[in-house]
Amino acid sequence: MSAWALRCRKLVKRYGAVTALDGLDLDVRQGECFGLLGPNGAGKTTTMEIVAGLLDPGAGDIEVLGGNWRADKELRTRVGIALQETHLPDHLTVRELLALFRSFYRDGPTVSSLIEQLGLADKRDTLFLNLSGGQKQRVAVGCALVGDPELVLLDEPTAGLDPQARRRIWDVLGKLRTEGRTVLLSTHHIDEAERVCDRVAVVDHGRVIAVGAPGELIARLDSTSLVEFRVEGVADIAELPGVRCAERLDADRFRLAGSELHPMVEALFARASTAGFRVVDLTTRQATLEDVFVKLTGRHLRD
Ligand SMILES: Nc1ncnc2c1ncn2[C@@H]1O[C@H](COP(=O)(O)OP(=O)(O)OP(=O)(O)O)[C@@H](O)[C@H]1O
Repeated sequence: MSAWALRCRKLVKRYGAVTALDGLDLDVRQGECFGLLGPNGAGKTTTMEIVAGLLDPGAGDIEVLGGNWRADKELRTRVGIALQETHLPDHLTVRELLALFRSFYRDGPTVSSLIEQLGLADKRDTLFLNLSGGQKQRVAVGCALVGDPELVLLDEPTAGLDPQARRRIWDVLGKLRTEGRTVLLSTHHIDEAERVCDRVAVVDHGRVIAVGAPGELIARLDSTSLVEFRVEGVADIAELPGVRCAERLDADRFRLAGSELHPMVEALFARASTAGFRVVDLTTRQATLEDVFVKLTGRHLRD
């Protein structure tokens, strides 16, 4: 069996004058949870739809579970898909809905085990119409799992959900990982990519601009520790020991970046004593994939 669940080479997709994908490459290993992280319009949904065999790329090559959509008729049974907006019948209960989708496949889990796995046991007899957004999303993920897929494609599975509902979806993703399934998910949530993905491709303008484990991508930054604070008085933060980069964010707000927090904070307070300014509202944080995106593009993911 190939080590790769998915390989894409130089995918190009144009919609009239808009280039949605501009030579996108992707290699997803068997059994990993792989994230496509990028801002709105980066090309994540287009990639998902091409990988799902729902859209033809204008150019490029794609191999899904060692086969391709044109030649391999069995592929449909090995890939589960939950697209961003799933319209499911409102007047079926959770159990009826999953049973309907389950009936399309020869092999797969029982409906009751699926309901357990999705954490929807207390909603099994509730109409889809009466579920919360997060519960509906879990049913949509359940529909992707009815055929016991090797590869699960989830396009923004937590879009628009509150933090608790997002965590419930992450629990389901955790189970898929322990079952050894390959998951490709798209997201523009940094915390989601960092928390649930083994590896991430950062996508921008239809291209992969970085790929690796979230921790690896962050570790490639020059500065992984950040200190932000306000100053009362005249700030002098030039050439502080341990600081790689010092920036003024506002009139009285500053940010220091370096590889370790402790020496930066110590040097800042020592300087404040000698230069006679006060440091207030100090916060520290570790770099995130957002900082990786800013470093690579000069923009924020949410811009
Ligand atoms: N059917 C279409 N017709 C015309 N342009 C399209 C179509 N689908 C997507 N696009 C354009 O292609 C680009 C990529 O869109 P895509 O939906 O793949 O991005 P995305 O990363 O999934 O964004 P989001 O996070 O907002 O869902 C965007 O500029 C979008 O406007």
